[in-house]
Amino acid sequence: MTELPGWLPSLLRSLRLGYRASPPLIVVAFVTTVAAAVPDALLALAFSLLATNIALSATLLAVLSIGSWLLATVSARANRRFADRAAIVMEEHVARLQSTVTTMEHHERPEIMDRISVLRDHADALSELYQELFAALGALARLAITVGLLMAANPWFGLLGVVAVPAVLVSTLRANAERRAEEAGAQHDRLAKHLFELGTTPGPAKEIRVFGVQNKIVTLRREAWRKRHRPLARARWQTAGWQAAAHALFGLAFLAAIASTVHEPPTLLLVLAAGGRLAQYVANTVQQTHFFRTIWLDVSRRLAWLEDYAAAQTRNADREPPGRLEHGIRLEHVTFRYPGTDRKVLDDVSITLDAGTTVAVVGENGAGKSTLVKLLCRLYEPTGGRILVDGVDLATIDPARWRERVSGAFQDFFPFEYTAGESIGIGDLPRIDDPVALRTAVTRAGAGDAVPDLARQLGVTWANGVDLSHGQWQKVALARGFMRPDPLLLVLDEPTSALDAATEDALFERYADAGGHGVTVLVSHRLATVRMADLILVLDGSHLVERGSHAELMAADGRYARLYRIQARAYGRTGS
Ligand SMILES: Nc1ncnc2c1ncn2[C@@H]1O[C@H](COP(=O)(O)OP(=O)(O)OP(=O)(O)O)[C@@H](O)[C@H]1O
Repeated sequence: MTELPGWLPSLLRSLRLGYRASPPLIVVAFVTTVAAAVPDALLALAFSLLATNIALSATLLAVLSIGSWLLATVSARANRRFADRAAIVMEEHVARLQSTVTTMEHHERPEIMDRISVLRDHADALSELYQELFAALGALARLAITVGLLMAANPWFGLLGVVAVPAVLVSTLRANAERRAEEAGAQHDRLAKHLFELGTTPGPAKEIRVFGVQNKIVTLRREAWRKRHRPLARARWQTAGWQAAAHALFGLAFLAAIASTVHEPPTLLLVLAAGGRLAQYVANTVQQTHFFRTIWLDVSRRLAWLEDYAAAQTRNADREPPGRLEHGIRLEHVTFRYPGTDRKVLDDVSITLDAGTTVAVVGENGAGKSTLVKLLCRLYEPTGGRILVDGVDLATIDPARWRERVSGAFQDFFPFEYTAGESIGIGDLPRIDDPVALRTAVTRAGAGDAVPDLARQLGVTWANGVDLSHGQWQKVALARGFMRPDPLLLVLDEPTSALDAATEDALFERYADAGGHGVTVLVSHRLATVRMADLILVLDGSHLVERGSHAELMAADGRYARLYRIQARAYGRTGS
């Protein structure tokens, strides 16, 4: 996996993003936050004048206090308003980036998930990045002005600034150590959150109760939290130890400076006021830069990495998909291994799927059927060979445009708990409100009994929501898959596994009669259903072992024919 981009370019990119959210507000927030440091730091000078000119000192103290208060008030409001606007932009940006990553790799590779999970956890607060940066700059400005005042009184007092350096260094170096500890524990963090969801959401509730694993889940979750927090806590304690030592060093130097000025009241006042504030400013600067570096700079680098990662996947992929499939989709020596694994799930598969045909893919569990479907949808790239759409390499076609021309229903469909019409209509967003399109899709999917009323809210957790059976949810998913008119590729990956055999038969007969110009890929374990397909592909242990129509495969009397006869006997059909 690539390294995170450098901190400076990442920060500049984040700043550009924030600037686009609201140019005037970010400028006002920046200027007022840094400017507020000036009158605040100069208060020490006004204070030291007490020894020589009380009237001037009092006037300056009043003017600087009011100026400091005014700027701080404007800065707080500007930062708040800006953060509110930036929050929307940032959250949208992170969500869009994640969903536009064209492949599924980032949902399945642990090291990428860990990198993204830290970013996602802080995405809602990413807008704070700017005010933290401005506050850190303000703290630095206070520190610089105060050191300047002290050196003007006696250049040796500049050493007070030097002995403050270890504290800043500790904060910088320890920030990296804490970040590493956080990333190392990210997978335990994900596991703990997953277990929490497992124990508190309705989906798994039934099995958890039946198998009596509640206590086991609680124990596992506690263990995951412990594994996540122990190294982080250790790193934080070490940071605290180093910081205490660095601050003690500064305290000793400050005491020495006071002792050396006891006989010069104006200088003593300056050292007391400026030096005392220096300690506070060093602590603020350390805290601000530490916080900024541990969280915000790191999040900013992750964001830049995610932007690059998403962009890299669409580089050189800007061709349009064909308006209509003329020839078909050809797989040429397609080989595939899942990211991070060595095993070939598909090995040297070559086949042409003709335009306007239905292709069934059969094979035992784990043979690679769904993987083939995922490659056709471009959820993964083949690790060897290529897929050609009317002769054009799919890898060069804009993935978003390709997906607009793909439709489908999957065995692991998601029950979108919207109204029935919306849950189906998201299959073709431009026509989500088109009653004719919705009704046509419902009819094609045979889902009329599942959704008699398109305005009906689905999901019992919503007001007036109805729950559907698993099979009914699957019909909704199927109707969603039938929303797009004439897709170039329609994938039906065991879309009827929860339906009875008669319903499935009727569905596919109706579907085959409708025709179309694209390719339909159907994955099913029921061979009686797939026999109507124009072409049947038999996968076995990552290889394409048989291909042909039902009649041809039966005549060949190979694996397909054997399986077909076994199923036919079980269902009481006669093989032919
Ligand atoms: N995300 C993944 N990462 C690693 N390996 C995977 C992943 N998804 C699937 N596999 C492996 O790839 C192989 C093929 O899986 P695939 O889902 O394509 O099989 P299938 O033929 O559709 O099986 P089934 O009939 O059970 O749905 C299996 O051995 C599976 O363990």
